[in-house]
Amino acid sequence: MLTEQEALEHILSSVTALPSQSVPLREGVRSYAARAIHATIPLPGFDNSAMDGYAVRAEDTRTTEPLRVTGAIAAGDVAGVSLEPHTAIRIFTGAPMPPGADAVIMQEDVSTDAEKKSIVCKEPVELGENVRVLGCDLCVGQRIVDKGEPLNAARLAVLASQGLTHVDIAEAPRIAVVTTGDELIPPGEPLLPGKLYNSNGIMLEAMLRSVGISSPITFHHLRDNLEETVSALRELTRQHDFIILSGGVSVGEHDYIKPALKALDIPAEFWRVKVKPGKPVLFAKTVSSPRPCHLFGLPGNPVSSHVTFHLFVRPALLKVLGAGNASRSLPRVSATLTRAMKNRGDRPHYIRGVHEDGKFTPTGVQQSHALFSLSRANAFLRMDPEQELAEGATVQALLCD
Ligand SMILES: Nc1nc2c(c(=O)[nH]1)N[C@H]1C(S)=C(S)[C@@H](COP(=O)(O)OP(=O)(O)OC[C@H]3O[C@@H](n4cnc5c(N)ncnc54)[C@H](O)[C@@H]3O)O[C@H]1N2
Ligand code: MOO
Repeated sequence: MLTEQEALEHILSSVTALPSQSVPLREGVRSYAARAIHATIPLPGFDNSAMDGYAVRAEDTRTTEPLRVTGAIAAGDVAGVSLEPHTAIRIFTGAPMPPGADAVIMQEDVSTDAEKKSIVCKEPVELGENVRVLGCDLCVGQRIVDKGEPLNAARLAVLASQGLTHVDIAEAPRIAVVTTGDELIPPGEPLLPGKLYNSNGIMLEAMLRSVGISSPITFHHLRDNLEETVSALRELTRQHDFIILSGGVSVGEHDYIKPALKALDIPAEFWRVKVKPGKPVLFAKTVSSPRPCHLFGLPGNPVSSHVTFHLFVRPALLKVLGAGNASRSLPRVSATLTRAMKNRGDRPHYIRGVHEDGKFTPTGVQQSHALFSLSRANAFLRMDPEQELAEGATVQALLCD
């Protein structure tokens, strides 16, 4: 049986970033830059005022001599007139500094005559005070984003500040979510004895969205039937880059994923990983054209599907989406454990819990069917086999959605 690390390395070596495409900036939200982008316009683009006030020479503000106001410059104006010594020019936030001025005094710090034709400075200003200097934030040629960095709101805004309308990101992968099992009923229909509602479908969709998949996802549900499973997978593998299956990967007579893959001559690259929950997780890859299809068989228990998604599917998709290494692991934070814990099993156990105020507290039932307890968690705690942790121990919590 593979370790988690071996399984992840295998998956990551099997997937490659999809080709890049140019998309409008708004479609770049939650994507990753497909190439490094450098500044062509400095920020600020010109020396300008940070305040509504008066452009002055700082040295002229150290006296109480009135300074004659010789003009006004608003944001969007061109600073036509120069500032002469012992004068002031009315200026507004964002307006270009006039030549000759080296500071701005806020209007609250001056008194004016009745006609606002002269000012007297109540407080002196320093050289450069309230002036935003050309290029002090970003210089021409400076890197704005590196290849693989996330395009967050502020980075997209910097791209817009360069006059760009489009950004290069990876093409969207074609993804199918396939749930399996005769016991499952779609929410909205009457619940029958022995049945339960399909909850993994929406959970997988939501996790895909939170990884940054914004393209349409196709959804399918398969009954526990070999022929149906074979024929569905034959079609789906031709049309998708990724198939995320839930259920049917264990050893029971009603678990048809492995037999169906065998019938289709798609070898499982691995089946079973030393991890709890999620042991029967399966990964396979077709050689079908035009692109290979990657199949993740996630164990049907809701927590097993959730944990194996985070451990294996999420990093694979992030690689395909062009995310750099730094963005692929789950964020890690130090926390104090609020109760003693022991992993009595022989597999690393991902405990679900709440990370809050620097503390980690396991949530409720820790079995792989315990969906509600999962829903109260925002983090995992990975415990090695036989590991014991005392109350108050410092642990690393892995933040998950
Ligand atoms: N004899 C053995 N039995 C099992 C083993 C084993 O090693 N030997 N492994 C167990 C482990 S661990 C897991 S995890 C499960 C995984 O089984 P499957 O992937 O085949 O999943 P199913 O049997 O189809 O379902 C398991 C469980 O989850 C519920 N389920 C399935 N799909 C959904 C869904 N879409 N929404 C909500 N709930 C779902 C299903 O009803 C079952 O209760 O196998 C163990 N057995
Ligand atoms: O791997 Mo199973 O998910 O332990 O229940």
